[in-house]
Amino acid sequence: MTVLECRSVDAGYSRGAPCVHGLDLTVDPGEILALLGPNGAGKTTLLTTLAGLLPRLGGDVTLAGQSLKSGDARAAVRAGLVLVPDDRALFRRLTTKQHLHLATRLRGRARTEAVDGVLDLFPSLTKRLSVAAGDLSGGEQQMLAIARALLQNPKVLLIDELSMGLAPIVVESILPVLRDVADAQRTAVVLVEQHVRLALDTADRAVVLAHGEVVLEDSAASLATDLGRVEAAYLGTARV
Ligand SMILES: Nc1ncnc2c1ncn2[C@@H]1O[C@H](COP(=O)(O)OP(=O)(O)OP(=O)(O)O)[C@@H](O)[C@H]1O
Repeated sequence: MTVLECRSVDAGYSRGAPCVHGLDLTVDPGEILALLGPNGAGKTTLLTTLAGLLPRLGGDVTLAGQSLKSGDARAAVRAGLVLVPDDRALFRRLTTKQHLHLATRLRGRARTEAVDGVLDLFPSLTKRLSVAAGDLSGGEQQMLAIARALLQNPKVLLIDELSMGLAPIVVESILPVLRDVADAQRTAVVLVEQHVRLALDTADRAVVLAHGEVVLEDSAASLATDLGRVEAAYLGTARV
């Protein structure tokens, strides 16, 4: 069963020159897909387009069988597709608690329970509830961005550059949480990550994008035992 399906998706900033071309991609519930590729490959452009923040230049996207309208970010979130962008998009002056409360439409006891649920995933945030997001560490900010996204009950969570600005040890503490969420809640995760080894250790499957096209796709376990294939895909010498 597939939760996210992209068919012949073109994405980019001008209709005449898409930087992602004819992309086909599927993701299953509970699956973590690592979206890898060199700088400029089109990973951010693709995630931003799927999230409806950029109009799609072509192709179809369905989420749990429902067609997603191009360029409609609210509809994407309502349908269950939530993006954690690479800049994390936090409000510097709002506290951790304010971010979490604003992320859910629930009120009263239901809200407290939902917030407690995500704090169980990231217990270190519990001590930082009254701290402004701008004063959190980079790792705490990333945890907050993910916690906020999870409060929107995504069917598909898109995470761009999880490790941006973070020490590998911090990334290593966040990745198992994503694995748990995928396994326990059947949330699908599309993970853009520069640390190929860390991504492959967590993901079920990986896709390498280069020049806006899929140049390699395989199980993460198989690619982890042959990193030369991933390297060749980055260098543009691989065949799918
Ligand atoms: N706002 C923009 N306007 C025009 N072109 C852009 C814009 N943002 C990115 N691009 C171009 O789109 C192409 C794909 O960039 P994108 O950021 O999606 O790649 P990426 O795989 O996410 O790379 P990185 O890992 O460096 O972020 C690149 O050629 C880039 O220069």
